[in-house]
Amino acid sequence: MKSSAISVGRATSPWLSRILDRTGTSRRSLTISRCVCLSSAASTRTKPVSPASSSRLGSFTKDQSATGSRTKAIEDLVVPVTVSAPVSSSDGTDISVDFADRIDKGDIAMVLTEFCRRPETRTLSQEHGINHKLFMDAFRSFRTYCLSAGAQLEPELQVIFSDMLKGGGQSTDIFPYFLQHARKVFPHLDCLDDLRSISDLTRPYLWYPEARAIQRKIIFHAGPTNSGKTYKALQRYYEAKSGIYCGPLKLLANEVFHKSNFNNVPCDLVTGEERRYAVDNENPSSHLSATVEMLSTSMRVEVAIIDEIQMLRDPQRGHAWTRALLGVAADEVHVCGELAAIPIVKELVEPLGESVEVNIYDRISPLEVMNHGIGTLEKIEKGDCIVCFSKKSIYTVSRQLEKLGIKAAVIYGDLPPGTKLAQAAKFNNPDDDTDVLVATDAIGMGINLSIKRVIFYSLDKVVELPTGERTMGEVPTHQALQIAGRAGRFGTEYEQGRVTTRLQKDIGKLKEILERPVEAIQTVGIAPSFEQLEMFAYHLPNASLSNLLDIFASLCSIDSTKFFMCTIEQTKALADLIEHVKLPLKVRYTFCLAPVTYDSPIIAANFVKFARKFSTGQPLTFSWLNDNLGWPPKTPETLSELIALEQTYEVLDIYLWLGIRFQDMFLDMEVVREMQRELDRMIEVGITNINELIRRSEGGAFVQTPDSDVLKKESRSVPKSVVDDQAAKLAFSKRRGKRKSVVSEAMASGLLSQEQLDAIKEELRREMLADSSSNKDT
Ligand SMILES: Nc1ncnc2c1ncn2[C@@H]1O[C@H](COP(=O)(O)OP(=O)(O)OP(=O)(O)O)[C@@H](O)[C@H]1O
Ligand SMILES: [Mg+2]
Repeated sequence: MKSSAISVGRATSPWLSRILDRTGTSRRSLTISRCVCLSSAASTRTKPVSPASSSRLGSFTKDQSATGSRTKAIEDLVVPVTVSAPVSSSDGTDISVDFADRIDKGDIAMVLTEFCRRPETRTLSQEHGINHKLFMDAFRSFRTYCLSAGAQLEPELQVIFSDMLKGGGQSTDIFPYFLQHARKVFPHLDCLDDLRSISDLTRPYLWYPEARAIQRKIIFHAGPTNSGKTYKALQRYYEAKSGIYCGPLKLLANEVFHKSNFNNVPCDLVTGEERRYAVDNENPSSHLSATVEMLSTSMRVEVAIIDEIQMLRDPQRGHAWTRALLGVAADEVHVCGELAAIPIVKELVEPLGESVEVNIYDRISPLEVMNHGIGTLEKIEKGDCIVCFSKKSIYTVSRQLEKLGIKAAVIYGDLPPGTKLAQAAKFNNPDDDTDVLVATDAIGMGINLSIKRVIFYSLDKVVELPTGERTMGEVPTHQALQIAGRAGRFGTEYEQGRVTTRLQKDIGKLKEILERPVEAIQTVGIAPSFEQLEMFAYHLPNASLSNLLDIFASLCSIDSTKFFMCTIEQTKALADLIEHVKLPLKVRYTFCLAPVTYDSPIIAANFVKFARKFSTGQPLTFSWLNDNLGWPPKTPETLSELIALEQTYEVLDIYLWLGIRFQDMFLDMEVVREMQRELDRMIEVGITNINELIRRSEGGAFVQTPDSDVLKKESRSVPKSVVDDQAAKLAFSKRRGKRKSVVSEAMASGLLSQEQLDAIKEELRREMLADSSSNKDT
């Protein structure tokens, strides 16, 4: 192996030293050979976990405080239930009428004001979990109830009021009735202990009985990108009698599916939207390639691979890797990923009595960080990949290259897989005149690319915080390494990679970022199961799903030395969108887990329509979709039309995703797949002619999109949304605070045209009219 000016991710880098120090592994053992096996049994240093270290989510976990995540206290989350006064019985036998007739409402109000003022009342309330805020809400409700109940007020309470007005009794006599009422207004008061016990996430190991019945062997393949980690794990997968591959992206799951079948190891495929079989569904294969969220922890296999294990740290999707690591029922679990994940993986499996064998790999081919930025696009060479962090930059670069007579392939996260692969194939083909690639960080994982040099167009990107806020920041080191590592991939035309920046002024910063130690992962994601939420809903029947999620996050206890609660922003946003659609909880929750880009008005509007249609009990058919989507589409001639096609593709993805889960309701899966293929072809034509489309759109605003889209489709980490629908508007206005109207933002940025907006308004108006008339009918 040739040496490089600066090695990225080499086993001797300072950040590796820190990790090794943490795991107690000697560096010497690493320099002896490329692949060293370390047993965790002797070397793992784990943090003691005492009961005191389990904390309520109300306080920050380490990772969350770093990213600004907040969790509200339960009293800020619970919504008071309206308790109506009893309706008067009409048979005239009410024995309390006499009392009621004699008590004046003004007198009752006076007694209640005294009750409210007494310090004993507040002390008693505190003792029963009713703090100041809850007390005021409950008291207001109790007062209204007492004053409006009249003759229907409980006779005992009437007697107490009457006695007090005569100078007898004590105001604390009212307390039991107030407490009873407060518990109706705030049902959680009655079951707080139950709720706390349901939301105890401190021992996730216990959730996977199948895995616990096996003494698993964990093998960690660790190293930088392009070091052969996945390759090595796949060798064991092919040899095994049965296996499961869990990957971060559909494209990677597809690649393993094809490779495995190519290697004569029959393998099936399961992703959120697709199931494919080596034979057929009556004859499942013993090997399965899946996206990590689709892992069934009851599936027993000999070998499991959990790829890109460092995704444990992901604020949105991390819980899927945690679940896979703790729950996969395999004799051998091969985890592949960054060295930064070694200590936490050891700590997570240590309580299970499972040890970790660590195999550390070096990059197969060298990667050099250059000393100069390229300065101008005129210095672009064949095999270059310019990495941008926004679609807007992609368009700019693509146009500039065109002016220089350079033909470029284009890849970004919103493109369908067929278009991505077709663009990659053009770029990879030495005989094609497409010499350069312009891409977002969507290329960070999953696509085989023959890149000689990665050029960072800029080093700043929009980072989304778990709170949903967006901020500009430097690309984090681990992401920069992942992107840079795409240059010089083993087995491609260019086995020696180089990495640089567009601007000379950025090169020093790039070196600094790449050399910066990658912090060992401290905490990993965790999330509630549906069963836990269902039990919450049983206790809090009046709470909306979004509210249940908030209360869960507020009450749950986790071991914050190892875990953080994954962000629930996306699920909550979708729950708000469909809050007023009548659906059973399980259906509602499943809908809200769908990968929906809810900041696109078109996509959000279609999502709401899917839910509405579902709630009528009528299946969602091709002809219904056809009416909604205006099928057939036409080849895009402008950027807006291209974007509209990408959005339609995503709407169909949502259909397929839901269709896999509700087979009786989404009847035209195969037709929809064909629709997607058609769209994929048209989008590909659009991308091939992207400069023409940009030229036609010039004068109009470029499209602004979230800048980091490597995992956008799968991650559900996309921000806010709106449709011009009452429920959606309300939900959205709650979430956006002071930001400008999303409709005007979407229109200003070109995501939504006036015609599309008018069409959405009209369609939803018609649907709401139809809904209200059908409600009247029933
Ligand atoms: N021993 C080997 N023999 C042949 N090809 C190999 C070998 N090791 C790796 N490769 C090939 O090199 C390329 C990079 O390997 P692989 O994908 O396993 O790297 P990785 O460390 O998992 O990278 P990443 O972090 O990007 O996932 C792949 O195309 C793989 O097939
Ligand atoms: Mg890999």
